[in-house]
Amino acid sequence: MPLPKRIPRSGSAKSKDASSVVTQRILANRYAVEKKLGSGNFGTVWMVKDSKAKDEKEKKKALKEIPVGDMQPDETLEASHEAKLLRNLDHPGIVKFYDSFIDGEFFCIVTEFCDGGDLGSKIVEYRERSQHLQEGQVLEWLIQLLLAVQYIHDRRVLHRDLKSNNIFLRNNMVKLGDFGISRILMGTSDMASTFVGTPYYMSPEVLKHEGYNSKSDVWSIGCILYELVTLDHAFQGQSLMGIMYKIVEGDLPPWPEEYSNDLGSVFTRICEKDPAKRASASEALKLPYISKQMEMLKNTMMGKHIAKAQRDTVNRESKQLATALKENQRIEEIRRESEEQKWKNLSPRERMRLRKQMEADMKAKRIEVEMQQQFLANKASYSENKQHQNPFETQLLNAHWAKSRSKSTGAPPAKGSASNRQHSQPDISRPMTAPLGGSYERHAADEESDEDSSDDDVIIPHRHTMHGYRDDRPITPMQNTMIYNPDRSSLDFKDGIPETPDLAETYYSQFEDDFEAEAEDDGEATLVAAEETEDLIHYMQTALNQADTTLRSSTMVADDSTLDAFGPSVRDIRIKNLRAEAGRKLGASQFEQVYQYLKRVRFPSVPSAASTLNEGEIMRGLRQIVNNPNDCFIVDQLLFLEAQADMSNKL
Ligand SMILES: Nc1ncnc2c1ncn2[C@@H]1O[C@H](COP(=O)(O)OP(=O)(O)OP(=O)(O)O)[C@@H](O)[C@H]1O
Repeated sequence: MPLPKRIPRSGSAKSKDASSVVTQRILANRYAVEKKLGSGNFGTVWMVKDSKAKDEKEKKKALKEIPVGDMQPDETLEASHEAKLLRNLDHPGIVKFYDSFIDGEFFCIVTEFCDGGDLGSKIVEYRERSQHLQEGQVLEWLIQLLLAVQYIHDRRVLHRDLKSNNIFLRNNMVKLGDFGISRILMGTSDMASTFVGTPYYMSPEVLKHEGYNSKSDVWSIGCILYELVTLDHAFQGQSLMGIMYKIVEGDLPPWPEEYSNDLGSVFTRICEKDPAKRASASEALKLPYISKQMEMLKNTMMGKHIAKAQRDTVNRESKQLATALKENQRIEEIRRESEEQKWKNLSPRERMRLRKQMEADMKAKRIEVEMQQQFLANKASYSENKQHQNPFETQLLNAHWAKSRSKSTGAPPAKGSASNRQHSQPDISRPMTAPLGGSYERHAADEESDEDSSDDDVIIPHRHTMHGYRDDRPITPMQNTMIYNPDRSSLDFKDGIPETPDLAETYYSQFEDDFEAEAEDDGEATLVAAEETEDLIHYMQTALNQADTTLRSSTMVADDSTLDAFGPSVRDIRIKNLRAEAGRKLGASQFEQVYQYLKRVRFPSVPSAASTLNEGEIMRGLRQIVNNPNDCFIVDQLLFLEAQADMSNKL
């Protein structure tokens, strides 16, 4: 959508180059427009720098400008109200909503900037490179999506427009974005959005006009899951109607054999045609395959997170040590300079004695430095080893996690976390210290819990690592099928995230290549990633702890309509209502023209040129009858229901 020319505002920043006076656009006195990210059906999105951001990591933001033309302020009230609701959503899997305001003829929405772009574009990239996504990666994103959807449903919020283009990536975490404000402003319904977009993600109940509910969001997640594994849409057809029929009447598409049947069953559960039988987001998270993978993902993330925190500490300490050494050196130089003066005045015997004494001092200093360096190296190797933990160590990790989290956030350890649980296994939460360069053994006395143990204490697993430490851990059997596919020249982890630590490491390193390189490697990105990882782990832990199997989200959501049996009488009433509504909207004569035109092109009695028109051509045809073809969608729905009624009457 072309952006109208803007008059530079007062306070606009100017380029330093006077020869090319470029005026930077600043909105709401704080958002400096940096670059265009793209345009969609409803407006244009810009990357902006927020001069009033609370901290560095929130400086970059995305600003969407939606033209509202001559709308009166009260007409944008609903959008402002929606914006207020969205501001309260705070979850690592949801694009943070910061601000909304009206600027001239635009309604502006300010959100978190996602450096990885949207998932739809990522899928297109993969398809164009003829690559596929690893099952582990698909699972990781699916779990993140389900957690985010569970979060909004618990807060009685429905997304209503979940599709891969509305899911964004930041630090390789997926985030739900683009909640329905644009559609509210445009006055378009859920159904009408198919006219400006696509019906690929719309659920059967929505297409059958039975009302949108929380399960409709879950259906869309199922369509996104299918898109992730096939890089194509789950339901396809030659025309809009064709796609709609596939969704409502057709079978689920075949599950690709490259991906596990376990994941295929998850797809079947979240893409049940009948919303009453379809799993809710929280039920999907409790499916055995998902919860097992979530537990592993959580542990791996926790291990990595803690290891990173410890590496940071080691780096900080190394820096402090280097500074202290430099300072020592400088003092030493000053001393030497003054000594040299004295030196000249000494007798040869006195000089000899002093030289010996200085050599002894230097040797002692060297040993001291080496010891400190050895200590830091041990700590670093401990951090590395922590990523290669066995299930027994998970308990320790949980305890360490809960402790470090409550320390850093002041929050109590998550309910059910290791530190809150009664230990049924031997407690390994007591860290062991080891003599420098010595071997590391666990003693009987160490089996007792010690809450006061210092974070600086070190445990070294019993395995011969690259640093030469002994490691007696049993090697766990390989539980993941690993397939090497020469065409793809990469490892396939068919069953998701491998359980064996070494494989898990290999598995993760693949994504590091793929995605971490894309993430900005600055302090800001790292900081955000660390905070979000913490939050995500917390949500995963909470989901895993939720023992209740009661239906929660699906019955709590505000506009969950009770799903009525879609019997003939209900359908007839709906048809009657739609007819009346369309007549009111279009006027009797235009309604008749549109109805006849759409009937001819959608359901030709004999194949004709009209039956091969694509959606763009149909839109052009409608424009010759009405000003706004969007108004005709209701007629499309009417025809769709009438055709359904016709079919069931013939049965
Ligand atoms: N928060 C964001 N961070 C980074 N990029 C974004 C953000 N929001 C949108 N974009 C990018 O801006 C472009 C336009 O997005 P927009 O949401 O307006 O359109 P769309 O999703 O393509 O279509 P639609 O209008 O149907 O939602 C897309 O390329 C999208 O990836």
